[in-house]
Amino acid sequence: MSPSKPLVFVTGNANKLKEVKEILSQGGNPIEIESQNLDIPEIQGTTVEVARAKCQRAAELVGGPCITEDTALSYVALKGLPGPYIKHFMAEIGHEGLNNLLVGFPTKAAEAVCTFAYSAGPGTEPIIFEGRTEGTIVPARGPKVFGWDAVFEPLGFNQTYAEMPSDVKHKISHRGKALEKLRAYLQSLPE
Ligand SMILES: O=P(O)(O)OP(=O)(O)OP(=O)(O)OC[C@H]1O[C@@H](n2cnc3c(O)ncnc32)[C@H](O)[C@@H]1O
Ligand SMILES: [Mg+2]
Repeated sequence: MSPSKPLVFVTGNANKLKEVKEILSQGGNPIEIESQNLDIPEIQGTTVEVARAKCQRAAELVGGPCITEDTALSYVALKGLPGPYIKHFMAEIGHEGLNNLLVGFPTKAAEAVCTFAYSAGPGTEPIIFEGRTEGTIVPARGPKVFGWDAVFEPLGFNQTYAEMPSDVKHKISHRGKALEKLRAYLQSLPE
């Protein structure tokens, strides 16, 4: 991929965009991102099905190569739900509701799943890059700035995503792991 041409990231989420720019600008080979805020309908299905359909539509609208990203929060006790539907759960029931869903269940374990999709252009099959981070759903701690960050405590840490400095979150996050794979792929493309 030519370093002179920024990669188009189609998203309506300013916090995602900020993190993606931070992560991809780090390291030896920074990748420049240009964003387009397009409202793309999301289908129902697995995280990969949702990501693939969204990226295909985004590439048609952009008329060229682009990336999209879908984030899911999957509860072990609920066999993977809310999963890709977390945005609607978050909007309707908030941080407290995300905890209350698990009342009566012995495990509060959850997995944050980030699915990036890259399309080389309209009509091409998107390529998927996935990152997963295991954690626990806890009563909200830290600033309530980004989605469900305040209720997700990654495994092996005593801070929630919201309490961590952003560089620590990026090193272990679902998004950081998925972007590591996307970065390696982009760097393998011929210029
Ligand atoms: O336009 P797109 O990119 O789809 O942006 P979106 O906000 O609709 O995002 P999703 O469909 O992927 O829904 C994911 C939900 O999870 C939230 N979210 C995503 N990444 C997160 C993170 O790292 N920490 C906390 N919340 C996150 C986000 O705010 C949404 O409510
Ligand atoms: Mg969305």
